[in-house]
Amino acid sequence: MAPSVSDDSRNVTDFVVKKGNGIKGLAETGLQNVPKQYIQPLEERMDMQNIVTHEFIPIIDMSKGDDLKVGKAICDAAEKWGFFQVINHGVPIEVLENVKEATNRFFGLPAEEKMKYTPKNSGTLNVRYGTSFVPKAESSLEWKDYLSLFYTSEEEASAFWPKECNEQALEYMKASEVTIGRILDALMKGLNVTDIDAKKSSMLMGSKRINFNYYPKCPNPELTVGVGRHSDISTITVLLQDDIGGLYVRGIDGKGWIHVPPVTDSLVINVGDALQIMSNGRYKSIEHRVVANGSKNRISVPIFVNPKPKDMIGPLPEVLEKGEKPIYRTVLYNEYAKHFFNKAHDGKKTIDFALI
Ligand SMILES: O=C(O)CCC(=O)C(=O)O
Ligand SMILES: [Fe+2]
Repeated sequence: MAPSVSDDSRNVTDFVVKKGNGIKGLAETGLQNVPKQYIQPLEERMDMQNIVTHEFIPIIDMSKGDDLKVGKAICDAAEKWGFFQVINHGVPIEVLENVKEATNRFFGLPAEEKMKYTPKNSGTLNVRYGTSFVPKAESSLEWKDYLSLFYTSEEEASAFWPKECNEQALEYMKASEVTIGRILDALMKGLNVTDIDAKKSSMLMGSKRINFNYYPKCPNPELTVGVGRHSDISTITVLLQDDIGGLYVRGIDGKGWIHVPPVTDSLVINVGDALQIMSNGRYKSIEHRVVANGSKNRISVPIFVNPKPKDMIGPLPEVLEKGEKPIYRTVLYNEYAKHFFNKAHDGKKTIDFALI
């Protein structure tokens, strides 16, 4: 029988965060109302009046037309929307299905098993099972559990990543390499960068993190959030979502929110802050959020393609060569990442850290 948890702040935090049951464990107790620490202030709740239904982020068929045509569609989407979906992207559908199955397998484990993957217990900071975003820094929690895996080597992944999902995660990361390379190549060509040398390659895709997100069904979805407003700090993010929906991105000029509808066998691609900085603001790292769902559990699996932690990132020389003024300073990527992970989600504010 599911344990009962009274709506006492300490009890809830203890059960969800400390005992590792996650919000999934809490949702499965059959509670009728979200506990008070999950109630977001009014301004952070999704206002249905604010949803834009006449605009759509582009869907790009990566098999249609030559590289030039696909590349142009990618650059246009990255400039205008910062978000797009790709179909016929080359990642085998079976690999995507396996990752989704592995996600459900991992979150289906008992709390004691999942607890082995908290940073304290896992023996490495590169493996992190957790809930919400940064519970210690948040005044309201997010209705989400996650497993976050920072890739350093196959050996480390085999030794430390949970066996319920390590092979599928590695397979997905490997199978998406060509697609990621094509997208980044196109985006660089759009900035007049034709030679991606070792330094640039490291800045663009020197490290990767894969997250498994689990958003349990929620009794009061309108009061809480799955993920609060934020932009990613990646160069690009490749996101696999299931067929539930709930991801919303900021519309053009910051107006309203546009749904990213699940499209069978697609991947969602978005520009992150690191690429916005390198492109001196040409490619947009757009604010996005996930709503909670009142009737279904949802999963998503983003791969964050990042610079290496020790890379210095700033506007690329090719972007500035015609006299364009840099808007961003050059920052150590690790400092930028620390800044992001030490606070609650706060929309587009993270990038101010790099503003000149
Ligand atoms: O679950 C999603 O659709 C998006 C999750 C997200 O924005 C993130 O993990 O950064
Ligand atoms: Fe995100």
